[in-house]
Amino acid sequence: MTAFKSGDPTTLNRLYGRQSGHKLRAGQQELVDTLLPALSVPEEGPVTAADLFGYDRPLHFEIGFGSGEHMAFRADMLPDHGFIGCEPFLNGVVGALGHVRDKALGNVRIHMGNALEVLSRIPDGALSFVYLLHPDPWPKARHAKRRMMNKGPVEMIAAKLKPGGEFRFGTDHPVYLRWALMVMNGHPAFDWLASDPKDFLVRPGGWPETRYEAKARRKGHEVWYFRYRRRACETDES
Ligand SMILES: C[S@@+](CC[C@H](N)C(=O)[O-])C[C@H]1O[C@@H](n2cnc3c(N)ncnc32)[C@H](O)[C@@H]1O
Repeated sequence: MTAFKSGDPTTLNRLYGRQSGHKLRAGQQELVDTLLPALSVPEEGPVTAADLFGYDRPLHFEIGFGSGEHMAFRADMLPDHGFIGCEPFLNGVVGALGHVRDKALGNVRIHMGNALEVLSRIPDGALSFVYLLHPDPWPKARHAKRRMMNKGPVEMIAAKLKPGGEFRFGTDHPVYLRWALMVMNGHPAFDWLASDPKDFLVRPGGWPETRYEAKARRKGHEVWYFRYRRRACETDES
């Protein structure tokens, strides 16, 4: 199934690509029927750490978690933090639910759908980390407006991160790499945490390989890793 909503680069209402794949097995369907409702982000209203997890705590947000291996790894590593993961692809959500069950994670909440819908309901300055790992590349120029890394989403990510918070982005796609550099270089809200090439050629610690990244490596692709720190003040050039 393909969902398409038209839009320009500032549009936040973007959801492209498939939302379901192969038919679920009985055990997978049971995860969707029982665990997903228990972990789902409420459909309406502000989204806060206190509401989701019972008390305030550092909040992490992953856009398009695929099968959820990165989110599960981070959530397992940081049990006192809260993780919100968004992914419209049902079979990916099932993968994440499996990780949550297997690792007995109590600090993960899931939205099966457009990440930007939930992100917009998080109070400004509330997030410690935002992850965008291997977003769909949409390499054709005429599809550039579909890329997640565009003015609208990036401005929203900047608004939702707290000063000193981190935006992590990874890609193996040369077109997306150039595009991302264009969007992010000189962005007034972010400092690129890189001092030499190995900073973006070598996967940083605490950043596990995602399924998509493993596939890219098998194909012999280079992978690039980016860490951006949210500035205290957008106009602060220092
Ligand atoms: C290439 S996959 C990468 C998945 C995963 N991050 C990884 O590295 O393995 C991109 C993912 O982004 C998801 N996606 C696309 N648009 C999205 C949106 N608006 N909100 C949340 N996820 C989205 C897709 O469903 C897909 O699973």
